[in-house]
Amino acid sequence: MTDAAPGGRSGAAILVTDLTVRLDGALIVDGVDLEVTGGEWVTVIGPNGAGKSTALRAVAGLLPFRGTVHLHGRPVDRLHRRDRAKTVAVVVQNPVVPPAMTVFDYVLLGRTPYIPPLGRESAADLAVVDEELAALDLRAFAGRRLDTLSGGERQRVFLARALAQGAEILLLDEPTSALDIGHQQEVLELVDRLRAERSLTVLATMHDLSTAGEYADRMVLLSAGRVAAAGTPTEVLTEANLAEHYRVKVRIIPGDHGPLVVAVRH
Ligand SMILES: Nc1ncnc2c1ncn2[C@@H]1O[C@H](COP(=O)(O)OP(=O)(O)OP(=O)(O)O)[C@@H](O)[C@H]1O
Repeated sequence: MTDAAPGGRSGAAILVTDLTVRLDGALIVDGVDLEVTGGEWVTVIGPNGAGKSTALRAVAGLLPFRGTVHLHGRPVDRLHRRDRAKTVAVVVQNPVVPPAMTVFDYVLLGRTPYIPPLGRESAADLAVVDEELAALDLRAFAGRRLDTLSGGERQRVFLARALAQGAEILLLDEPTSALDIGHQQEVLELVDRLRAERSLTVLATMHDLSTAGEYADRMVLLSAGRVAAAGTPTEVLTEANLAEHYRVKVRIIPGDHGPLVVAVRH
């Protein structure tokens, strides 16, 4: 008998149906359908204001929405806060951080869902933090204040905190926006390696189209809150799609790991 819930472990890690989000009465995400298989990397692209961050926050259960979002078969809006945090970890754009907090203590925040109310972190929690710091080459920074780190170091710390949650689904909102080209590649390679090692499912938003296409298995082009195109990077990153939704003339050059997008003057 097969009675698996929608998007159960045998199926999608993320299953989104008719996702609709209004913010202060404005329709921001308008009937989005999306399915991400376990272990897959899907990147949402789209022009400024298309609704990418809003959609991602709704998938994370951080915003009220209409429609359904199932994470490993469970409706995100019915998950208890702790269970949700064990299921999905989010790295938002420019998170507000206590500047004087140390890297170690910040990454330890990722263990919050495992620490009993009024309880203290266990030796196992501390060990997880140490492991994540090692995995992201951050051990030397453990005692450093967050406000003394460079943009690239901070981004690795945000990732370490998310990974310390032990969630199989990772949502990344513009994970490389503050980084130079070398650190962009470093962070994305790291995510890709961890995805393979830990069978993580990645749903990201990104602006750099060529880089997005290099790492994503599939892409979704969001425009005015709706899915305008979805498929492999080669299917989505076309001159016609980008002209229509970004109002830009581009040239698409075949690359080793996907199409390379170059904007050209009119
Ligand atoms: N509280 C709000 N009330 C009304 N509109 C809002 C509210 N918050 C955000 N918006 C609008 O929602 C739209 C989508 O914002 P969102 O941040 O999701 O877009 P995005 O695709 O991630 O954009 P960007 O690429 O610029 O980061 C924007 O036009 C924004 O101004």
